[in-house]
Amino acid sequence: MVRPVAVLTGPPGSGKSTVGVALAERLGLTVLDTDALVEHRAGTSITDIFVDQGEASFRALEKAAVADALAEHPGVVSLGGGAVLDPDTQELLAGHRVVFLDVSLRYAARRSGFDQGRPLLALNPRGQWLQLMADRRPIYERLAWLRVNTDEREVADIVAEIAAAIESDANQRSQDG
Ligand SMILES: Nc1ncnc2c1ncn2[C@@H]1O[C@H](COP(=O)(O)OP(=O)(O)O)[C@@H](O)[C@H]1O
Ligand SMILES: O=C(O)C1=C[C@@H](OP(=O)(O)O)[C@@H](O)[C@H](O)C1
Ligand SMILES: [Mg+2]
Repeated sequence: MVRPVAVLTGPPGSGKSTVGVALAERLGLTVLDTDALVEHRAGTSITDIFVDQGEASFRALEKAAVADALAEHPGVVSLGGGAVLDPDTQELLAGHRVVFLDVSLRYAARRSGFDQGRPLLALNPRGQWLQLMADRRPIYERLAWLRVNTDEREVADIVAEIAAAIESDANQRSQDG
């Protein structure tokens, strides 16, 4: 069975898309970002899907993209921040190496692009980010195989921590047979 080597979760601005690319490069694998897959399949941007079809339509497209990525992609998978809200997706994630990229509002807000292209944060980005993080934190924590704090840290440093954890887990699994 094909399985991703790691699945990145966390709120917007935690660095899932960026760390996904760098981690895949480090491991000599490819990355699949489920937001990019949704956009590719819909032939339009996430913002336009939210505006023209509504959030529920986006969530349905996202759910299908995540299920396909988990079933078919052997590299790194980066999720959109809200993908974990779906109960079926939560079940599918069980047993995967789910990495929760944790971040505080201060650092998420600082990162370029925080306010752009994310329709959920279009009005009052900081207030909306705090609310969604409060709602989702228990889910991110429950699903996590590894939690990595990304505040004040370079992408390369975050990638090194995740790669080391994957290597140690893979060694442990091969010893266990
Ligand atoms: N550890 C980091 N330090 C500094 N900037 C970062 C870090 N991680 C991501 N970024 C920047 O923050 C922005 C948002 O990152 P992104 O990967 O799109 O986050 P997500 O996919 O979790 O929403 C990008 O411009 C990215 O370059
Ligand atoms: O948190 C969310 O609900 C969302 C996060 C976005 O992805 P990132 O977390 O990669 O920004 C994107 O999927 C969409 O705008 C909804
Ligand atoms: Mg992203």
